[in-house]
Amino acid sequence: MKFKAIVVDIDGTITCEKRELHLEAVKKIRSLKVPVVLATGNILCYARTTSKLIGLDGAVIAENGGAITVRFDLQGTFEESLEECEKAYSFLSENLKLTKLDPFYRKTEIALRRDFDLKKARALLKTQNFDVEMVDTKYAIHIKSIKINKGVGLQKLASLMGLEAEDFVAIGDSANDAEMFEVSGFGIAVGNGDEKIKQVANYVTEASFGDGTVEAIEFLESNGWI
Ligand SMILES: O=C(O)COP(=O)(O)O
Ligand SMILES: [Mg+2]
Repeated sequence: MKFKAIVVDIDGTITCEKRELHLEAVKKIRSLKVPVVLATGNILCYARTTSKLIGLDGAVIAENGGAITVRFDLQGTFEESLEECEKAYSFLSENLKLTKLDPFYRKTEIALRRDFDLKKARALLKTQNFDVEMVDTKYAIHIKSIKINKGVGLQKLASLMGLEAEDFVAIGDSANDAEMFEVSGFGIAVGNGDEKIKQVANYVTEASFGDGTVEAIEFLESNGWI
């Protein structure tokens, strides 16, 4: 097997337990010859800044696939999906106290503080016909279109880069990385990953957080896969 690029999640994957950037993981990523794409549930400017500070070229998937850019000097593209998320949010807010995260910057989905009953929210959503779902990343709970995810984002971005999604190895830690694992050529979950991502992973590292990403890249290198 030989892969042409890597797509890596940010929170829980290239961070430490308290969410600071994991410097050894950054060093490892910086040493790679293949292109590295960052994929996050977070907002576009956060993803682009992280890419810049790591020393990458700005190819990012943000808002769980709702926003992508291929290079720093090119405009981002945004999906038209916020309206349906807002309708679902208003409906849920009748019964639950919800707090939005970064609403000013978030263009395609809604992220919420993880301080409400997700089971209840999902049960309430089921009674309606909104085209949305809720995903828990362990950092936030997102209300997002069922048509958008990091996997769809990767397919779009890969084609802008002249690649296929299968050319990528994906590294991640939680449920919002699952579709990206499914469309990529090989998925690696870091040790702190949740049940869902470990289930769909081809390989799970022993180490957690950024140390897990260093281990993942060393595993790929030792096999000659990148
Ligand atoms: O924004 C979140 O909820 C988590 O972000 P991540 O996809 O980088 O882990
Ligand atoms: Mg994550």
